[in-house]
Amino acid sequence: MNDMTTLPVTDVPTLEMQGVTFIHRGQRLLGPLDLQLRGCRRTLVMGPNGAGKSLLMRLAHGLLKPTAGRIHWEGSAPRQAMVFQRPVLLRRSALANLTYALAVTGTPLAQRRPLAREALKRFGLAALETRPARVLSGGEQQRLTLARAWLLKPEVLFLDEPTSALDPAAIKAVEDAVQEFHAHGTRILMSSHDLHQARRLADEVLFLNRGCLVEHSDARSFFTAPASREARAFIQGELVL
Ligand SMILES: Nc1ncnc2c1ncn2[C@@H]1O[C@H](COP(=O)(O)OP(=O)(O)OP(=O)(O)O)[C@@H](O)[C@H]1O
Repeated sequence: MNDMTTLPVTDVPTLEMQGVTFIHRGQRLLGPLDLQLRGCRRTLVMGPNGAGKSLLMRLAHGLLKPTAGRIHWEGSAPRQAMVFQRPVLLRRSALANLTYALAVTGTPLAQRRPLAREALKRFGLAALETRPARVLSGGEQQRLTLARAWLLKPEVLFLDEPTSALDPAAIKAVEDAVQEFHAHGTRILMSSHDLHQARRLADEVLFLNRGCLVEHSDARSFFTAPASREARAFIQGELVL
């Protein structure tokens, strides 16, 4: 991938959560949770099904409001983008999905196509620009959502299990893209079930179980000496119930 000088390397604001709780119909699904995420790191959110990984990401990104507690970015809220497990794309061409995103962010008309084409090229989609986005393969669609996120120049990128429906080659393309974002100064917060993926990508790990934050550790210590029984079991491939 070629270099893109328009993405600035920034000091990403710290995200702070205090007593964050999410209750639905009387059932506590997450929290209370205290957390500080500092610096331009790659944080992997791990834990079994239903642990609250997606909830945590959606709360942090502002898609959901906590029932109680406070979510706060130090300084001003950063530019953010989110990539979901199932790509959310418009019923139009790959190129038009990107030019539309640029229009929404107020990019002048004359710049939209060149920028969109550059992003398609960066993510290996140049040959597919006229193809309807919704007929692209799962891996191609996910790369298109990453290309769209790239155009937003996010300071923070949320990825909610972005590779769980993909084959190994497509997973590699997404992981390469994550590294590319990070190399350009974007903070990464990504959920995953995949321990191998977390070992490849993570600087630090948040481990959730049953809506509680059980561990927040550097990746090295999480994988070599997990502090909690639940994380030990998860790493050893046991069923965490
Ligand atoms: N917006 C919502 N409103 C109500 N309940 C929700 C909402 N989002 C998630 N839940 C519930 O909260 C619990 C945690 O869900 P979440 O999707 O965060 O888990 P997860 O750790 O991401 O699981 P998975 O690995 O299966 O994706 C689940 O019981 C889910 O049904």
